[in-house]
Amino acid sequence: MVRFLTGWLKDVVNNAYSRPYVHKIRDKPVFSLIDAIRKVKEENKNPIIAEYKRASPSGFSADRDPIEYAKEMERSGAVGISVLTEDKFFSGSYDYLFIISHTVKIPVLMKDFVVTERQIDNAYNLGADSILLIVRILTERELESLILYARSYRLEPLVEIFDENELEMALNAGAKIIGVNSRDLLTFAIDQERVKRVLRKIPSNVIRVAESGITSKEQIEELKKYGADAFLIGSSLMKEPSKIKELI
Ligand SMILES: O=P(O)(O)OC[C@@H](O)[C@@H](O)c1c[nH]c2ccccc12
Repeated sequence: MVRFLTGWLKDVVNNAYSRPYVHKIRDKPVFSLIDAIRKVKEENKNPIIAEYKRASPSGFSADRDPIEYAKEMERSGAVGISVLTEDKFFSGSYDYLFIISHTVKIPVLMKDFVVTERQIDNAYNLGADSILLIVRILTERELESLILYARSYRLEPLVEIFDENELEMALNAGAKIIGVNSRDLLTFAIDQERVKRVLRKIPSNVIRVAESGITSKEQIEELKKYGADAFLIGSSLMKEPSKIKELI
């Protein structure tokens, strides 16, 4: 059983349980997101995971060709691409994941509300190199077992947390790459101060990702002071893809 959920989070998780199994056979290698982040850092560039997101329940919407977008992000030096596959609230699809993972040669992350092993089977078969696991919607046991299940495919999951309690859960479950979301999933409010506070509590052997609400180079430089190794950016790049050059 998942934790007690309310509002749209309850609906999005219910929907996740009934996602179909995708009949595809993976035909590409797995690229490590962690290795890619380390490499970009060594080159003294900012590791940016660019997100392909067409809509979100917070009101965002953008129409952009997935192939053009992914190619431009790769050409500009993005460390990876995150692709929304959630269909009901984010207008994502498994097709976008398949197209993008077969267009670029950088790691691709499946961004969804993962609660079942079948969703991880789909991620692997469609060509993803990592998946997101959101601590807020999982029990400790589910988190642990989904991490191990993803690893059985050599997909190292990005574990998303909100606060110190969730950080403890992520660390107990053995997460190697943790993302702190500045956006509260229920209220959509952005809080970068919370992100800074939580980031500095993450041990430095874990890869630390700052997620959401990032629009400027100054913000990135500030987040780096608190230990951020990488940055997950959606809305501002979907609106203006060329902006990635100044952020890197
Ligand atoms: O568009 P932004 O503010 O740059 O945020 C990107 C990403 O962090 C955000 O889409 C996100 C973070 N965690 C999520 C969980 C589910 C869906 C979406 C998300």
